[in-house]
Amino acid sequence: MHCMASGAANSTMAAAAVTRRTNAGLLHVEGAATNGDGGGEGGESGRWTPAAKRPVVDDGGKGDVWVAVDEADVSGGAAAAGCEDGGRPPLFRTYKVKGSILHPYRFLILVRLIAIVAFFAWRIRHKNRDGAWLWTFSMAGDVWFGFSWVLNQLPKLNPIKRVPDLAALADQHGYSSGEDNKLPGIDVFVTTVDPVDEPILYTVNTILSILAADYPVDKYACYLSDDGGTLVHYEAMVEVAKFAALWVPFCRKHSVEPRAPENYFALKTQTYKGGAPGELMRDRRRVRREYEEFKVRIDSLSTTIRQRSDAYNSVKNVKDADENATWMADGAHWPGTWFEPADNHRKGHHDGIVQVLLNHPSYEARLGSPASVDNPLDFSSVDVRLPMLVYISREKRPWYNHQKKAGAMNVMLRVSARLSNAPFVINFDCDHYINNSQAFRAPMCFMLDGRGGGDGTAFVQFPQRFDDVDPTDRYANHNRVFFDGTMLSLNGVQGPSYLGTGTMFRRTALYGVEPPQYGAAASQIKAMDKANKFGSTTSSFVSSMLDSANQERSITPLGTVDESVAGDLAALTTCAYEYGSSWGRDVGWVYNIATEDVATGFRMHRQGWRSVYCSMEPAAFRGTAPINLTERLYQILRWSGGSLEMFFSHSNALLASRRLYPLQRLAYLNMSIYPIVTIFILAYNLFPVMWLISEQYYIQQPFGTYIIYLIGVIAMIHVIGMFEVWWSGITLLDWCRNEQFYMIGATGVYPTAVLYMLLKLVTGKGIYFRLTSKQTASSSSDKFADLYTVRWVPLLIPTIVVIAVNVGAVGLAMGKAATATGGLLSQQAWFAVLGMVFNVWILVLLYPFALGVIGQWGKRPTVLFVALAMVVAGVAVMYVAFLSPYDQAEWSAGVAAALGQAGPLTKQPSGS
Ligand SMILES: O=c1ccn([C@@H]2O[C@H](COP(=O)(O)OP(=O)(O)O[C@H]3O[C@H](CO)[C@@H](O)[C@H](O)[C@H]3O)[C@@H](O)[C@H]2O)c(=O)[nH]1
Ligand SMILES: [Mn+2]
Repeated sequence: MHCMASGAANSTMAAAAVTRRTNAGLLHVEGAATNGDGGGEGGESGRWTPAAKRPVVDDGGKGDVWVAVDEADVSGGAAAAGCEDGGRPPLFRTYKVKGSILHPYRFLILVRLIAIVAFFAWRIRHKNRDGAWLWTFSMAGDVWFGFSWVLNQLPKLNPIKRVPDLAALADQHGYSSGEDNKLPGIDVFVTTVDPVDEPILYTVNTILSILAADYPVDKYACYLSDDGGTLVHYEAMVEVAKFAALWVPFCRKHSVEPRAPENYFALKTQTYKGGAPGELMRDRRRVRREYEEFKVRIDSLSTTIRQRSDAYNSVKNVKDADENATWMADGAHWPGTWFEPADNHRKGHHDGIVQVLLNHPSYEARLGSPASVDNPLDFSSVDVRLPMLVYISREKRPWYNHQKKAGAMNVMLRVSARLSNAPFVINFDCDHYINNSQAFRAPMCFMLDGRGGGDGTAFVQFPQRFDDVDPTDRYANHNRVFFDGTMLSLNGVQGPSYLGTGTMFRRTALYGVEPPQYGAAASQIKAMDKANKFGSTTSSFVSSMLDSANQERSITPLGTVDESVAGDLAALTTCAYEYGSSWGRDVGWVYNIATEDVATGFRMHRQGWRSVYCSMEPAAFRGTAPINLTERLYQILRWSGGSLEMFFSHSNALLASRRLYPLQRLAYLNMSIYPIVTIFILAYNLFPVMWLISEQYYIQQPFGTYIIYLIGVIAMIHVIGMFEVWWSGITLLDWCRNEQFYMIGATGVYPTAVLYMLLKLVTGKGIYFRLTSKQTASSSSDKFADLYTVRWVPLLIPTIVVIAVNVGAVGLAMGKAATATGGLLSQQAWFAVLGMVFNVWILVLLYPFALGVIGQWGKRPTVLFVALAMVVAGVAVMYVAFLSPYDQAEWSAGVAAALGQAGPLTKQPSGS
């Protein structure tokens, strides 16, 4: 029991080891101050309400936490008070945490550092004579906890917030489309795999939100990569292109927000902008009707295609080998996968496809037509052009390792280079739609900022925000501690890590080029090409790379897709293209790792690039998150497994050159080894079992002093945590959820990840990670049905065992306290109660997990408490009946009896 006490305590020390996405989160504070909708929590925050007149960008300056940094300091004193380039105002403002919060925060970190050193020194001076192995193990554990705390804490010393200034961008780079618009081009990438696992409605919404974004329509192009190669996706895009002709002008005419139709029509409150609200209501009603019809067409695509194919197949020569072909609307065989898999037309085995669905628009604005009988919407003053839209499905062959998302991204990078070749690239997952139409402009403020260094920025990362998370965010899906705490801290070092979605890149950085201070991009590209790093390059591809180094560049208008273009595209999407090249290592997204995102961002930081964290209000993007316990655990299994893989790869932070900032290196090291701590956490959590075997184990003596030290270092970690809650602006609930989910991960997922990693090291076989399944939106009446669904997998077992052990331990502690010689005030009773406090603490942390595994019962958790009380009482009674007083023979008999009925028990150590 005593041992248990320290176990819990120490794991709490580690619990603050805030690591990649093991954390939770809430609503954005900064924004709350500026646009009247700060209210709601979780899912609803950052949505549009009538109060938000114009997309408001997070104004970090307001509030009582962040203070503006003198811009002259930021630019190394070179610029006169924030102006350079002939008085051009800067495109973003920088804020730091004000001194009255920052200084005590840093001071506490220092004090705790001293405290843990003193603690270790004391432990070494008071080495246990009996149970030395336990002492050694726990010492190793504590040293590891301390070390990971340092890795986690030091990069947080200097949180920085940077706020884009969209007005300044508009002044300098032309706002209105048409005349003198100097905004650069952007290629937008979206990835999807399967129209069922990733409901196609999400993808459709995402694409529509991109097409309707507030960015010069001739300056960006949208690419969808479909790794499933299904005709359903392709035809959905055909439908999208048609519906966009209505949706996009409608969005422009009334400046609606957000521009993803599903989310727009789901809004309860409406924004009244522009002219007559009456006209908006009329138009809206019409568009909504069209949208409902559009959705019906999308939903029935799979049936439509099947029926069409059946019809064709029955007419055509049935003896033909292609008797089960899937047919396109124009009467041709679909080159991708077929409903009835056939050679060269099944999953993982089909040709590459590139289809331009909407070509690059003209440079001249084109106004729509006035209202008429067939078209009741008046678009006569609205530009009705649509941006370019391209469907891609790369070639797939069974003998080739496709590298999942990373492979898909690299193909998109090449295809887009040939078709539009924008100097900037922004990517998101199919379930992340644009929630703020300014989302493409904001990152430009960082990329184009004139103060030396804008061009040293490789990527701009937006936080991930999620819809449809249960209101109490049971499994810490919002991850605010990570997004608003850890990422803002890194923003003050070299920049946030790349998080896979909602990220704008400088194209040359993706090609593996080093930042400008280490040589001109053009000469680097030439040298890399000579070294054959880009693969079997066509010369046009290399020249496109040279072009894309110009950050002022727009996009290449694509004429017709003639034979030479088609030939290039075919070559760029093949598996063979990358053979013998550096794709997946020095070029493009990084391969052979479950978390390609962190590794890819790491390569850039390692080369000396910087990155910027950009949060907007309302949130730039919103996505979906897994609210089912099993799905969520699988997701963090992939993240934690990927982290470990990173450590055992060429992306190990210790191997990076000196261009990686020291604190950034610590942060990456932390990000890649955090799951290891689980070995100690799990051991501590399971220690009570040991008291069955022997009674003499002590972690540390004298026990009283030990407890005081522990309480001290644990309390400090929480006080420091409160400072972080303060400056990051998250809520206490976010913070608590984060602590809880950390413990849940540490008891089941991280040990599994460590095992996987060991297996990989031994067998050389990579880790298989599955796609995170998306909630099936709108299908069920209960929005949060997934929360109450239990999917049993072995991954759940370790945590269940930990819960059982700790519940048993609480019962025992009660039994002990009740039977203590000398009554309730004796030291024996006191220790028992102390131990119990920590067991209870573990149980509180694991509570969301317990709710998860009881499924539907979780809606009325009283059941859980009744069951808990009964088990605890049962164990306590059994202790009193069999184990006390301490007669050894009786004790053994008691253990035998208890083991038969109630699981693990502990025995009061003698002589305490
Ligand atoms: O073979 C594949 C597998 C996945 N994807 C796409 O990759 C994206 C992310 O996959 P998902 O399973 O949804 O992963 P999440 O756990 O939701 O993703 C988070 O974590 C990933 C890294 O582990 C990042 O790549 C993601 O951007 C980030 O949102 C989705 O758009 C998929 O369509 C592909 O294109 N091809
Ligand atoms: Mn996802």
